[in-house]
Amino acid sequence: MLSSLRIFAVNHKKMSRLHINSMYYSKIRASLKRLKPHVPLGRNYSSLPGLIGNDIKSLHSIINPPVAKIRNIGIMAHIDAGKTTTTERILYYSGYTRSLGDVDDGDTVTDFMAQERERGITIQSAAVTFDWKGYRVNLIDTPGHVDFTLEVERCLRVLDGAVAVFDASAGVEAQTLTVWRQADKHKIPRICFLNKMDKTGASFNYAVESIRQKLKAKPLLLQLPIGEAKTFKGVVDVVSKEKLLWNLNSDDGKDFERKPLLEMSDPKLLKETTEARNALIEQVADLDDEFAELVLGEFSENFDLLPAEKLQTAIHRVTLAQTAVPVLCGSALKNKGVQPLLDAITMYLPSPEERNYDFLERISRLLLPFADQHVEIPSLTAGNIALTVGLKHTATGDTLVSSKSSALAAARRAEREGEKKHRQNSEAERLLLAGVEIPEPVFFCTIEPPSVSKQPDLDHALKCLQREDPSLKVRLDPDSGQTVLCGMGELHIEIIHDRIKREYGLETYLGPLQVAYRETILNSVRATDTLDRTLGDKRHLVTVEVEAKPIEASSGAPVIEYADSVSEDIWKASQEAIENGIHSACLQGPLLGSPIQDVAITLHSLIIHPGTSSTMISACVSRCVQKALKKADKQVLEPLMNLEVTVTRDYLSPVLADLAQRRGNIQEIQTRQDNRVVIGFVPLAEIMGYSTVLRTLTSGSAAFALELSNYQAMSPQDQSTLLSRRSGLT
Ligand SMILES: Nc1nc2c(ncn2[C@@H]2O[C@H](COP(=O)(O)OP(=O)(O)OP(=O)(O)O)[C@@H](O)[C@H]2O)c(=O)[nH]1
Repeated sequence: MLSSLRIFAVNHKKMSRLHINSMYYSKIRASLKRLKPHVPLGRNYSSLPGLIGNDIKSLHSIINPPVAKIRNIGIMAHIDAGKTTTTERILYYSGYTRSLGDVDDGDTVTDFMAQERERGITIQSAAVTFDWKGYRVNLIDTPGHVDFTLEVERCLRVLDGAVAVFDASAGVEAQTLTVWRQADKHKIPRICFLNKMDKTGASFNYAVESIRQKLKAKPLLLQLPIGEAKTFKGVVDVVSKEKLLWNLNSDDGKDFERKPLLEMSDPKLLKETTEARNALIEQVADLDDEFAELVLGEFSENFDLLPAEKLQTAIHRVTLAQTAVPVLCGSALKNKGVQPLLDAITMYLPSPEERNYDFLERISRLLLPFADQHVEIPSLTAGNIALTVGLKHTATGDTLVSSKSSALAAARRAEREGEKKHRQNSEAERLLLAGVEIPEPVFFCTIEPPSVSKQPDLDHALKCLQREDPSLKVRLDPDSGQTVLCGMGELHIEIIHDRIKREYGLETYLGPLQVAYRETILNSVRATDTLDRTLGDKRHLVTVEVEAKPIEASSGAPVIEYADSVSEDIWKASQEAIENGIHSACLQGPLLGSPIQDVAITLHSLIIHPGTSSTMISACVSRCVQKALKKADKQVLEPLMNLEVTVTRDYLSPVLADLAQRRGNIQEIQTRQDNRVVIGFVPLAEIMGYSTVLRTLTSGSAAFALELSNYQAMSPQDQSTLLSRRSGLT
C-alpha cells in the first residue's frame, strides 16, 4: 500500500535547476519593485564534510524522522507580504543558514534564480528542508503574484499545511484571496502570520477583521501584539499567558525572553490576555465537541486552570478540520515573532499521516532539495517531499505510481468505479491527486531562432520549458509557419525568453506582444459544402450541412450537436473525423484568426461516398463550419482584467484620470490606512506597460495587481478600430 510520498517531477539537463520548477507569473506589479543589481551567492552555510561543497548544512536532516514528526508546509501570500523574508528568518533560526539573507540585497536562499535576485521577486517555488525542535519541516516558498496561481496550485496539492503571510498594514489582499480559495479546494489546513507589525499603519485588529470579513474564516487569536508599528516590540502568547520580548541588543533576533505575565508588573496586559484566552477557549469549545466536554466539565468554573497543552491539542484538531485558523503576528524584517511561528507550525499543522493519502510510490532516483542544491538519497519515508530526475513523459499535474502493475490495478479499480457513477468521492478520485488548473494564456508573440538550423534546438528548449510550466503554450502559426509563444503576461514571456538564452544558450527574437482575443457569432446561420476529390483511383466525396449558433458563455470549446435528420450509424462511424473538423475550424475565427467561443455547431446532413478517408471528412466539415462562421454576424471578445491599484491619497486623481482614458470601469475605492485602493475592471489591451506609466504618475509610490476576469464583447466602435489596425488601415 502506499502513499504519500509526493513527488515533484522535474526534468532538466542541469543539476542546478533541479528544483521545483514550473513557473507561472505575470506579475506586472513585480516590475514596480526596484531592480536590484545581481549579487553573487555569497551566503555562509553551515558545512559538513562529504556533502556537496560547503553549501549544505545538515546531514542530520537526511536521516528519516518518524512520519508524525514531519511537516510539509507551504508559505503563501500576496506579493510583497514578506514570504521570502520570513522564510529566510526561519532558515536562520533553524540553523540552516548562518547569516540572514535579505530580499532587498538579493541574497536569499529561496530566491536563487538569477532573475529573482535581480528583481527581488519570487518566481519559482523553492523547497527547503530543515529541522526545528525535533521536527522535520519541508517548506515551500511560493511566488505571490496575483495572476500566477499555477505555481502555487502545483505546490498546494502536495502540502499538508500552509502558512498564509499577510502585510499587517494591508490585511487581506487580492492574491491572498486567490490562494486562500485554492487552499480551500485542496483542503489545506492553515495558520496566518500577520507580518510587518513594525510598519507604519500596521494594525492587528484591522488585519484580523479582514481575515474574518474577506476570507470568511474564523481567526483564533493565539497572540496579541505588544505595541504596533514603531512601538512593536514583541508578542503575548495567549495560550500560555506569557510575554515574548526580543532583546533590543540582539540584531538577529535570536535572543528573546519568555516571561509569565504577572499582576504586579503587567496588570493591563494580563487582563487583556485573560479575556483573549477565555474568548479563545469558548471559540474552540464551540468548534470541537471533545474540547467542549472537557471545558464544560472539569474547568467550567475557572478557565485559568485549563492546561495550555489541552488547549493546544484542541487547536490542532480545529486547524486540521479547517473550521478555524490560528493567527500569529510579528515582523520578519525586524526579527520578531518568527520562532513562535515555527513552534506553531510544528504544533498546529498536521503531519502527513493525519491527512488522507492512499499511495506510496517508488522511483529510481531521489533527491532532497536545499533550494538550488540537491543531495541524492537512497530512500525516504512516506510523507516527505522529494525531487526526482530523468522522467521523460511525466509533466506537471501527473500522479506517479510505483509500478506498471499498480497503475493497472488502479486503472481497473477506476474503471469499476466509473461503472458506479452515482457514488460520490469514488475510489478513482482518491487514487489520483487533484490535477492543476491551467488558466488560458492572454498574451502571445512570435519567437524565432537565430538561424533556421537552430529551430530544432528551440523546439527542444520550448518542449522542456512547457513540461515544467504548463501555463506556457506553444503553437505553430499555420499561415506564417512561425512558432508562437502564448503566456500569462509580459513578464512571463520575458522570463521564458531569458531562460532560453541562459539555460539553452539560444539567442532568440520575439515579435511584438499581442493580446489573445476571442471571437463569437451573434446569429444562427447554415452552410453546406461538398468535397469531391479523386486521389489515385479512389474517389473521396462528402457533402455536409451545418448550423452555427451563438450560445450562453461556455467553457470555450464548441458544443457539438447532431440533428435527428442524420442517421446515428453514419455520424457515429465518422464521429472523430467530424469533431476534429469542427474543432479545427473553431481555432481560427474569421475576423482576427482568434479562437471561437460560445458557439454550438449542429450537423444537419452528412453524405459520405464509400471509401472516403477520414482526413477528407474532417477537411470538408472544417471548411463548411468556416463558411457558416463567415456568414454570421461576428463579434470580437477581449480579455477583461480585474484591477486593484493601491495609491496614496495625493495621487488618486491622476490615477483615476488615467484609468478613464484606458476604458477602465471603477467599481469601488476603498480606504486602507492612508492609502486608497481602486478596484475595477480594465481591458487587457489598455493596460500593457502600465507599470511604467503608474510609476511615473505616482513617483513610484503605487502598486497594482491584475487578474483575468472574463472575456467581454468589444463595443462596435472599439472593434472596428481594432480590425482596421490589424488590417493595416490605420
Ligand atoms: N517593514 C517591514 N518590511 C518587511 C517585512 N518583511 C518583509 N519586508 C519587506 O517587504 C518587501 C517584500 O518582502 P519579500 O520577503 O520579498 O516578500 P514576498 O512575499 O516574498 O514577495 P514575492 O516573493 O515577490 O511575492 C521587502 O522589501 C522586505 O524587506 C517586515 O516584517 N516589516
